Amino acid sequence: MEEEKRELTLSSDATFMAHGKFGCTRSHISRTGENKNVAAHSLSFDKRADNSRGGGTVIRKAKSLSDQFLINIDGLINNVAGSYHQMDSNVKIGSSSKELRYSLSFTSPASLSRELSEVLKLPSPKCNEAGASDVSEEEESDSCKLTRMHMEPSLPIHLKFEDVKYKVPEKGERSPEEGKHILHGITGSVRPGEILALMGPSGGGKTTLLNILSGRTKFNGGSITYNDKPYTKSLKQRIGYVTQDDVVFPHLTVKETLTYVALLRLSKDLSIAQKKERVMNVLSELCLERCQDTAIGGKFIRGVSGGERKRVCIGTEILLNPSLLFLDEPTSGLDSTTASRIVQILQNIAKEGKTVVTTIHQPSSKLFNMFDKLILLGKGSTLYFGKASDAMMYFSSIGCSPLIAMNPAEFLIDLANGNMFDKSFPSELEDKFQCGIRRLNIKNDTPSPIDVHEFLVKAYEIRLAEREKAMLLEPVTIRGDQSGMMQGRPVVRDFGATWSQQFCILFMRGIRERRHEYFSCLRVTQVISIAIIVGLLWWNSDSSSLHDQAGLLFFLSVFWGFYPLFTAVFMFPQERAMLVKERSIDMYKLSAYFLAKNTSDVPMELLMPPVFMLIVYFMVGLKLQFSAFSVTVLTIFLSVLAAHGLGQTISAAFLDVKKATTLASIVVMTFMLTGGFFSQKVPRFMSWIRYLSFNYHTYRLLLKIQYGCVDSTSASGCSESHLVKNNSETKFGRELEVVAMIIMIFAYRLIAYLCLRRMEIRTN
Ligand SMILES: Nc1ncnc2c1ncn2[C@@H]1O[C@H](COP(=O)(O)OP(=O)(O)OP(=O)(O)O)[C@@H](O)[C@H]1O
Repeated sequence: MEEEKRELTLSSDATFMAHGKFGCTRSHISRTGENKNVAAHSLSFDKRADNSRGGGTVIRKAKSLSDQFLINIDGLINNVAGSYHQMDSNVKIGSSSKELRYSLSFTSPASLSRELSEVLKLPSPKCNEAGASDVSEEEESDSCKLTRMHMEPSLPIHLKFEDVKYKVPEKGERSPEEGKHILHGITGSVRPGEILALMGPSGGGKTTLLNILSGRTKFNGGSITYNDKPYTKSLKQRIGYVTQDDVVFPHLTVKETLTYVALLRLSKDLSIAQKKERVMNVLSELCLERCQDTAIGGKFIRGVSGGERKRVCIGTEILLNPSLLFLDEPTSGLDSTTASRIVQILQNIAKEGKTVVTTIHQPSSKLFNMFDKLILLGKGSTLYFGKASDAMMYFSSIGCSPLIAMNPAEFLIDLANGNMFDKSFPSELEDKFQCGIRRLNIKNDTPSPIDVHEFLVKAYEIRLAEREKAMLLEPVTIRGDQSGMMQGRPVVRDFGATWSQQFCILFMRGIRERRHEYFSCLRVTQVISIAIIVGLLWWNSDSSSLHDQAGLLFFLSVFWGFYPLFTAVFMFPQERAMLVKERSIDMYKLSAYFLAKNTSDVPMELLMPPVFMLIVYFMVGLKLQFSAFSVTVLTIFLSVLAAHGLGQTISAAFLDVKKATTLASIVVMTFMLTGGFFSQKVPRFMSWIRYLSFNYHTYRLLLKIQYGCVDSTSASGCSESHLVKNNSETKFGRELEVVAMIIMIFAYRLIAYLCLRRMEIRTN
């Protein structure tokens, strides 16, 4: 049959190499607009292949020369591979690489480095004019195009790490020698202007390595240097870290989020107007202008999209112009277009001379080619470190290639998982498999994952590890004026705002973040409904039914004790992640945060009691005097403040909602039972608890306000009741209760503050 050849122009980033029936020729095309020579590959293939897939075109877009780069490589590969399978069903999957009649690999020979070729003893690539990956033509989901960033120059940081080990103690093990090894000596480096991707299966150690490199976690062995100097605290300000979970306030808008970060973190030397201008620049650089006034959103409220939220998180870091940016799975959960937008942002950041390190799960082939360097981790060991574009060629050189069309990232993750299904494997592995001396994966007729892992680790150590270690010895040169920044100079905490400015900013942020909660319809309806029910239950009760009225007063002390207590219990656990993150980067002083939190939350706590009391007081027929009403409301205020303080203490002590609510319910019951209404004859050894109970003090105050029983000899009718008698046995007026409540208000808060300080020490 006469062979009809069709030429397809492929992106230089992903080259399809077919050996065997497919012929492969190369040509160069000049990229319009950027004068970049890009190695393109003209793939000729048998017409049967084309026919077998019904002649469907694999080129999705090719309107102009520049559009020729928009070929969907995955689609193309799938189509061609599909054709191949129909055409030739004799492929021996699982046979040794020598026997393979056909193998596929996706790499960029054009960009394959000469050094690697030499190390691997492969023929040197003829084309070395690889174009940098380019996604400028990516399909944008909105009209905004990501533009090049305009970041101020910062100290370029060359990060090197050699033989980094990490282990964690296992339960019951006391010796420091013992423990579970998480990282087994990882080596690598990344220069300013480069993106290093950490890839590997779940649990491979990516996040652990990222945390260690960013100075967040201490490691157990090896060395990490930043421009050939070890980590110092002064580096903290040069490092940005975007966590996997988006740590943001859901009720703040995008612009508010960035503005508060800018006000708190940007240098004191900048004016507020300049800080706001910086926010606007970041908003436009990250294409967030359109949603700048939308709430971020969270689990329970709708907000911006996942990709936008991730960009906000990146924005909060790049506002500070970091030299080193770490990102933990910035693309997880995002569709491919949004993910490539995020990676394009990372490329733009790297182009500004920053060093970018990111973990990534399973990028598309397009994304994969956007990374400069790659570390493939498997069970805490390095399976590959080098140029991302060389990875496929390296694995091909050790005998591991995909037998069917496969995204390179998918192939690499499969390898790291030890899954050799649909992949060729070298004779060493095959021997083990055939002789049956090692574990077999009977189901798939492939070597076992353990054998594959051992083989890959050994192959890396033999072929690449020594070379990479040798390269780390090359000294880094930095400009003289910047070298001082890396010395171990005494660290002066540089807060972006003064203490009073921090307080004001955090106060405003607290009000904006929590206003929805305090003014929510549900909360207002709840309080008003309870007020009306209480009013109806005690409707027009008079002092002749003293027991009833005492019950009402006790209920008031209980309700306005426990309601604010349970509100406060959620206070710090809810903000824990944010607090840890912001404190770890010295964004503000803890005292400023704590005071701002109290001053922003407490006034809102005091809004509802007067409304409640207005309804109840006149419905139930308590003393109809303005002074009595006012003092009753003030008493309730004291109760609210003391209970809120106790709630803060419990909240700060545990920083965990479950534990805090459990303890709070025990405390609530104890205080209620010792409050003086249910039990009057409490055994002496237990009676001291009542003095800690704000219920007890509030109840006594309310009784005194209503019945004037300042001492037991008072004959205003109240002495008839044993309830009141037992609660008015003191010689003092209301002073004792008031003083006790004021002490509680401050003491509980002081304990809460100290608990938060302790947390800070633990997380350091
Ligand atoms: N403090 C710790 N105590 C016990 N095990 C730990 C600790 N930190 C990490 N590990 C273990 O180390 C391994 C690597 O964890 P790590 O979070 O780094 O993986 P990962 O590659 O980032 O995974 P994923 O992609 O799922 O986030 C996991 O098996 C994890 O359970």
